[in-house]
Amino acid sequence: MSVNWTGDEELHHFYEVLETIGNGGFAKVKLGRHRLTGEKVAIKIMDKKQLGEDLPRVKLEIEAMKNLSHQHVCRMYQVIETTAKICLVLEYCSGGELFDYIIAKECLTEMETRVFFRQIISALAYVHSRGYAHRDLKPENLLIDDNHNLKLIDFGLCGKPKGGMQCRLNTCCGSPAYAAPEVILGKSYIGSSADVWSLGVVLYALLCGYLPFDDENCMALYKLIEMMQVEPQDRLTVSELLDHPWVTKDFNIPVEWHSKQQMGNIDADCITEMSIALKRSRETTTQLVKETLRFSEDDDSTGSLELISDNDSCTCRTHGLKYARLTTPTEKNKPKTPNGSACKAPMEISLDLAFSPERRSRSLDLAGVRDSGQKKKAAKVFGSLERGLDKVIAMLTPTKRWRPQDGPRKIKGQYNVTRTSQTNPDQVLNQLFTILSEKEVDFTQNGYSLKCRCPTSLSPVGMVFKLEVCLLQKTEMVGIRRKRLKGESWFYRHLMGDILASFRE
Ligand SMILES: Nc1ncnc2c1ncn2[C@@H]1O[C@H](COP(=O)(O)OP(=O)(O)OP(=O)(O)O)[C@@H](O)[C@H]1O
Repeated sequence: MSVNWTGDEELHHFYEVLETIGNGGFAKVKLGRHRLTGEKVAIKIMDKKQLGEDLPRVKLEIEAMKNLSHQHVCRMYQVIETTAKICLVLEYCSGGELFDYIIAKECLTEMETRVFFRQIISALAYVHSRGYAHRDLKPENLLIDDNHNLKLIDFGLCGKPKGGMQCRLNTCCGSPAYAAPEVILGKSYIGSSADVWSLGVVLYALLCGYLPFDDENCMALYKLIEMMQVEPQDRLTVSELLDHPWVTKDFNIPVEWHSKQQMGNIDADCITEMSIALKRSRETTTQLVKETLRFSEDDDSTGSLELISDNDSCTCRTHGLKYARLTTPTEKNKPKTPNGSACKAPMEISLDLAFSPERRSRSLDLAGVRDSGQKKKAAKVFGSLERGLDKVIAMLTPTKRWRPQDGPRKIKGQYNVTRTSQTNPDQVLNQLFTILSEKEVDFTQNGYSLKCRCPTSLSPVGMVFKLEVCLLQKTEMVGIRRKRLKGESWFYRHLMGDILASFRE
């Protein structure tokens, strides 16, 4: 017997939706917990209305992610469509963005860079082997997981040339600082070569801690990076990179780029948990999963696959989704026993979007701002109104300099935490108030946590970040934890440098 849930019910039935962990130009990303297994997931939530003309970008992202399964590519577990929203349930990467990691460490050692770089080229070689060019490779789109491994995210701008990777692409897209010259010049280009250029910029940022083109002295190093040759045909290819002497130094073996996660691989832990939830033997459950996989491989349409059970029956239903990524998120160490109501093992949920051919072929702006002019204008007006309102609220709120009743959180010193030489959290909080006011950064306070917004005069695209005063475990010294929620990464880097400079030990 199947259950006809709405997307909202579906989402909340399977997942506990927790705090926001990231914001992109198109999405809000929330931490989620799979109710059955306890596994943490990232839920990328996009508002259909707000997406407007960018809806095809989401379709592209879903299509790509369902065709990719690799140890260094973020996995997509499920797609849930609600009336107003599209939610992608993704593998959770707890370590944050590689970008924040670089700026926290200022730059990485050659050896650490090599370890990360090998993972990036492994992911990229795999993505190219599946016929996709990523086209938005940058440290903000590389996340760090629990095991300190990188995962590539954000396939919304990827391209899949119809005739294969040697065919040229025309869409001018990506992030200007990382885009290859031929892309910037609006020429047709080979997607994999354009990715190699971006790879060069990423390598540069890893080693130096800042972007090329910022400083004249950097040009010498930049010229030495063989990936950043202006002429695409002079550039190294990803396959040449895999066994390049710099890449293999100290490893003595070329990068292994083949996927260690087979497409449609049936996870044993997953079968165990599903068979408990479905009240079926492992054999029956495996059989059901295999049947559904076979079905979905034959089918080319989008749709979904579900295994549904109530207490009396168990049905295997598919909406024809080709991507049978049969991995219900599993908690590796300690699976939770499902409660009585959690009898439906989630797989893919149907996504039936109508995309007009005109929309499909529309190119995205290179300018990095993907909004239409009208939208930008509206955002500006709303931005200034909102800021004005924030200021009034700030002035009228006497709690601003209150001593919060609950003490600060105790946390481990992580790369996104600046250690101070102080032991009094209230003093640090007050010092932060002063600095933020001096810099005209608006903020709202919640205990020891400040949600900050930059004036549009400083950061036209809007910069939102969190600062939290906390106590560092063991030492009891005060730390300031930072998190970028929205806005341009390199601007954020400079701003954090300014705000936190006076606190550093
Ligand atoms: N799987 C994940 N695990 C943890 N955090 C994530 C995950 N996916 C995304 N995030 C966080 O959310 C942010 C926004 O996600 P993402 O880049 O996918 O959104 P977007 O709207 O497509 O962004 P953009 O404007 O760059 O295109 C990321 O930069 C990251 O900080």
